[in-house]
Amino acid sequence: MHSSLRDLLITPAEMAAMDLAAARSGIDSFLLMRSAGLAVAAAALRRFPQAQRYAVLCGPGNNGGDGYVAASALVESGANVAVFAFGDPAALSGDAARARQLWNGTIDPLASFLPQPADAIVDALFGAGLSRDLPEPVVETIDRINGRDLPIIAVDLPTGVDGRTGQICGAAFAASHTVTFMAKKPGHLLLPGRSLCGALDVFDIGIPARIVLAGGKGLRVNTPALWSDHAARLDASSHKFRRGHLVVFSGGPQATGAARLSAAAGLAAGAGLVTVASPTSALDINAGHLTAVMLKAIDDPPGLERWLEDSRLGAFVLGPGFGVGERARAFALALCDRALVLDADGITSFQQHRSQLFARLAAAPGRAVMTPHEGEFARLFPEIARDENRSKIEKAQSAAQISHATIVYKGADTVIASPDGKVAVNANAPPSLATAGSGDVLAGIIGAHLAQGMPAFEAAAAGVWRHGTAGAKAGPGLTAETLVASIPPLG
Ligand SMILES: NC(=O)C1=CN([C@@H]2O[C@H](COP(=O)(O)OP(=O)(O)OC[C@H]3O[C@@H](n4cnc5c(N)ncnc54)[C@H](O)[C@@H]3O)[C@@H](O)[C@H]2O)[C@@H](O)CC1
Ligand SMILES: Nc1ncnc2c1ncn2[C@@H]1O[C@H](COP(=O)(O)OP(=O)(O)O)[C@@H](O)[C@H]1O
Ligand SMILES: [K+]
Repeated sequence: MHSSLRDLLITPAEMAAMDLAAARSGIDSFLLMRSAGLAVAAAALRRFPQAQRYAVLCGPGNNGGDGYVAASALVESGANVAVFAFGDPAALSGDAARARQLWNGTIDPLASFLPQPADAIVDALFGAGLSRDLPEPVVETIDRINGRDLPIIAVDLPTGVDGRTGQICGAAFAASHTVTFMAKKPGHLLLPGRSLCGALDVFDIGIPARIVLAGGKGLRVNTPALWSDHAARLDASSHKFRRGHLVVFSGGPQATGAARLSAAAGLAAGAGLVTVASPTSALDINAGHLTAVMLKAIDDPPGLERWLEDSRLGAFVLGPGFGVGERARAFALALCDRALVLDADGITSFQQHRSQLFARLAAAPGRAVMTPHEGEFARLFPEIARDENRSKIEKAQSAAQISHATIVYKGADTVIASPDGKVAVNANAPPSLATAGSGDVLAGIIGAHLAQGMPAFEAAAAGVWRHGTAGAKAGPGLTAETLVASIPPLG
C-alpha cells in the first residue's frame, strides 16, 4: 500500500466518491471489483486452508459482487464452494451482475444456508452501502452463525457494521478477519465495530493514491506521523526551563493523589520542571509525597493571577481531584488564554456554565485541551452526546467547534479533534488502561507536551498515543503508578 494511505481513514461516502473519480479518470470499475474479490479469496485460502467448504454469502450490491468474484476464484483454486444469496441474483446490476456471471455454480437462497462444522464463511452481504437496519432474514442468518465458532471473513466490513460510525444496524457478524480496500473506514476503529472486525487487512485494489488522498477529508489514525515533527528533541543546549514548566493544581487535603499522578506523569513525559499548586491546607500532605516535583501555595483567584505574571509557567493541568465548583471555574477562566488541560472536575464544574467557558475560550484563544470521558462529555455537550446519528468522530468534531478547544473524547476508541477540523482516532490503547488514575496520567502527559510548546492538537494526539504505548508496556496488571514508569520516549 502507498505509505501516505496507511494512516488515512475514509468514510463510505468518500469511498463512493473516489470510485466515481476513479471511473472518470478511465479506470475500469469492474477491475477494481475483481481485485477486491481476488484479495478476499486469497485471504480465505491463506487464513483458513483447512476449511472443507467456503460458504460465500452474497448480498444485493457491490459487496455481493466482490463475493461472486471470490467464489469463482476459490473454485478455480480447487476449493469446495457454495454460494447463498440474499435477494434475487437476477436483479443485480452493473459490476455486481457481471461478477455473478463469472460464477458457474448454483446459487441458493440465504434462508437455506445451514452452516456445517468445517465451513469457512465469506460474508459479502452488505458493506459500505449499508444505510439502515438489516432486513429480518439477514438478522436471522447472523444470529444463526455468530457464536458457532466458525471462521468468518468479512468483505470490506462485517455485515451490519456501519462504516461511518462503527454502530450496529440491527445485528452484525463477529468476523475473525476483515479484508477492506484502499484505506480503513471509521467503522473499523470505532466501537463496537472495531471489536467485530477481527484481524484487519487493507488491500490496494488499484485506485491511484492521488485520488484517494484528494477524496479523504483528513480523518487519520493516531500515529507518530501526525505529530512527530512537533515533538521537542533533547540536545546539548537543552536546559530545564527550555523543556517547559508544567503546573498541576491539587485538590484539598483529602484529594491530593490525582494531581501528584498528573505531575509525576508530566515530569516523566519530559517537562523540565513541574510544580504542584496546592491550597495551603494540603501543602504538608503534598510536601510529604513530592521529591523532584516542586510545590507552591495557591489558594484563590487573586493569588493565581499574581503567580501567572511569571511567564515561564508554560502549561497547566486543572481538574484531577480538584473539586467541582466556583473555585474551579474561576481558576479555569483565568487560564483560558494560556496552555491548559481541563480534565475531570475542571470539566464537570462547567456543566451549568458551559457558555461562559466557551465564550472565554473563543475570546482568549490559548492552547486549550479538554479530556472528557463519556460521562463528562455528556455533561458539557448534552445535545451532541444525545445525537444518535453522529459518530464519535463527528461528536468530537462538533464539540471542538462549539467549545473552541481541542477535545480528547476518551475511551478505548479515543478521538482527538481540534476546532480547526483536525481529527484522529486512537487505536493503541489496551483495556488495562481502564484503572483509577489512568486519566490523570494522560492529562499530565498532554500538559508536558503543551509546556514544551507543542500545538494543542499535536500535544493531545501525542499524549493519547504515548499513554496507550505506556499501557501496553506496563502490561495487564498496570496501575496508574506503573503506567507513569512506562511512559515511552517521545518521537
Ligand atoms: N472503491 C470501492 O468503493 C469499491 C467497492 N467495492 C465493494 O462495494 C461495496 C459497496 O457496494 P454498494 O454501494 O453496492 O453497497 P452494498 O453492497 O454494501 O449494499 C447494497 C445495497 O443495498 C441497499 N441497502 C443498504 N442498506 C440496506 C438494508 N439495511 N437492507 C436492505 N438493503 C439495503 C443499498 O441500496 C445498497 O446500495 C463495498 O463494501 C465493497 O465491498 C468493491 O467492489 C471494490 C471497489
Ligand atoms: N477499555 C479501554 N481500553 C483502552 N483504553 C481505555 C479503556 N477504558 C478507559 N481507557 C482509557 O483510560 C483512561 C481513563 O481515564 P478516566 O476515565 O478519566 O479515568 P480516571 O478518572 O480513573 O483517571 C482514558 O485515557 C481512556 O481512554
Ligand atoms: K460484508
